[in-house]
Amino acid sequence: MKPIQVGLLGIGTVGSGVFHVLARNQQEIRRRAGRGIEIATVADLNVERAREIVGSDIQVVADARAVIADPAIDIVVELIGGYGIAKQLVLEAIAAGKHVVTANKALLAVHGTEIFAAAQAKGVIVAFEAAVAGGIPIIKALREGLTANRIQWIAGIINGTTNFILSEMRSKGLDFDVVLKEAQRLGYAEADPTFDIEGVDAAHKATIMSAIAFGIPVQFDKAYVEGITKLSAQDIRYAEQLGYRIKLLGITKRVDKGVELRVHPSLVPSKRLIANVEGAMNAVVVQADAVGTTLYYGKGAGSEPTASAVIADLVDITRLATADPEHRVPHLAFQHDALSDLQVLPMGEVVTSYYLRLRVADQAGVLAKVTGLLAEADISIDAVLQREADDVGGEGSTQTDLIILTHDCQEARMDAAIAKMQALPTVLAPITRIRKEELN
Ligand SMILES: NC(=O)C1=CN([C@@H]2O[C@H](COP(=O)(O)OP(=O)(O)OC[C@H]3O[C@@H](n4cnc5c(N)ncnc54)[C@H](O)[C@@H]3O)[C@@H](O)[C@H]2O)C=CC1
Ligand SMILES: N[C@@H](CC=O)C(=O)O
Ligand code: NA
Repeated sequence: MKPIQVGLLGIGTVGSGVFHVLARNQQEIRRRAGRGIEIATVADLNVERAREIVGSDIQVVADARAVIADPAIDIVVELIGGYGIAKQLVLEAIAAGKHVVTANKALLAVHGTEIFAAAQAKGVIVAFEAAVAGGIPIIKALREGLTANRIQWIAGIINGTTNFILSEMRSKGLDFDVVLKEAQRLGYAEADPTFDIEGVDAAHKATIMSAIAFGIPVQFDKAYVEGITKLSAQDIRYAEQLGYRIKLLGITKRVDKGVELRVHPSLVPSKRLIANVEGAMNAVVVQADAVGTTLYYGKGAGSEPTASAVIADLVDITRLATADPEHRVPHLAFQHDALSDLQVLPMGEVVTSYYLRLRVADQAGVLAKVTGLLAEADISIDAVLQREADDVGGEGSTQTDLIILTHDCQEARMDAAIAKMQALPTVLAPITRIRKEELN
């Protein structure tokens, strides 16, 4: 049978990985897919660089629309990124009856509902394994492997750049900016790295996982998003002394009133496997009723690891392209007419435990006042650590750090208690609050 014809839009970090891995493993891939998979045309604005990568046997063009318009192309692979031209191209490819593979989590988290509806109407597949945790087959696991289960929660390290930064800051004492530059050099960071460090990229991925886990539409606008830019090396050290590591987690959880969807730095007990995921590696923990806890670990970014997921989608589509569209795996795991309207809860309603660091005057009664305010708010304390006082100069001007770990309480109650503690004259600097997840 004639090889399935692929049009590749964008041949940067991921696109070049797709080209190289497809070329290297072409026999093995053909044996698995039952048919050859051939890149027929590449579109990239940088035609010269694209030609250097693919050589003279493959057609290279600057205009991605020419690829979509080519009737010989069966599958369009979008590896440009962003919500602008990429959205138009994906919708145009669907309208032209092409199957689409994309690694673009930003696009799917924000415009997924429109894109999946268009694909459903046209009877084509939009595959996106590379969009969440790169090379880890987490979409496949959630959508197919765990399909018997009622999923309770998912917590993941799903941004390699921030995990790399936190790991290097903790283990080598390096500065944030130095490590970020290195992550960019290694091809982990997004074109705009603020998406990584402000938690937006992780929130895109958590949004997609949330939809697949709970059968709800993709709702990035409802996600709570907090990045790592305000974390200090000091908090990383204190957390360690208390038996925790700080990780940027993407969390989505089914609770009585709806679904939690949040990304923020979290203290995680050091003994958990996920706390020991270092460098640019990703890991996702899934808690489900029948299977229990499962953990998925691997490279979530980089050229060939991400290409591995893109090509897995190409193989899936090659196998499924001829199947009756009604019997394909649904885009979001649940049948498109069976999505539920479970609400994503506002952050104030989320229940979790907390790490608090207060810079306080070293005076009698300070600890009692702070703990008194927490008791008044019905927030129970799990542990307290008080550092030896620092003399910051001037008479009576010793200060100290007071670190408090709490048990679970509602975020809105914690916000109110923090506001009261902050107003105490003996609390000398903005209070640091980091959420804590036991993940058991
Ligand atoms: N780099 C990584 O490790 C991962 C990236 N992704 C996603 O994969 C996608 C691609 O990322 P990268 O390969 O890292 O980006 P990149 O910036 O390395 O490559 C993008 C390519 O698209 C080309 N391009 C830009 N506008 C174009 C247009 N209008 N027409 C044709 N070509 C155009 C650029 O010249 C460039 O070669 C993004 O959605 C990204 O979020 C997903 C997982 C991991
Ligand atoms: N910028 C992302 C790339 C993969 O999605 C990351 O750092 O994980
Ligand atoms: Na993946």
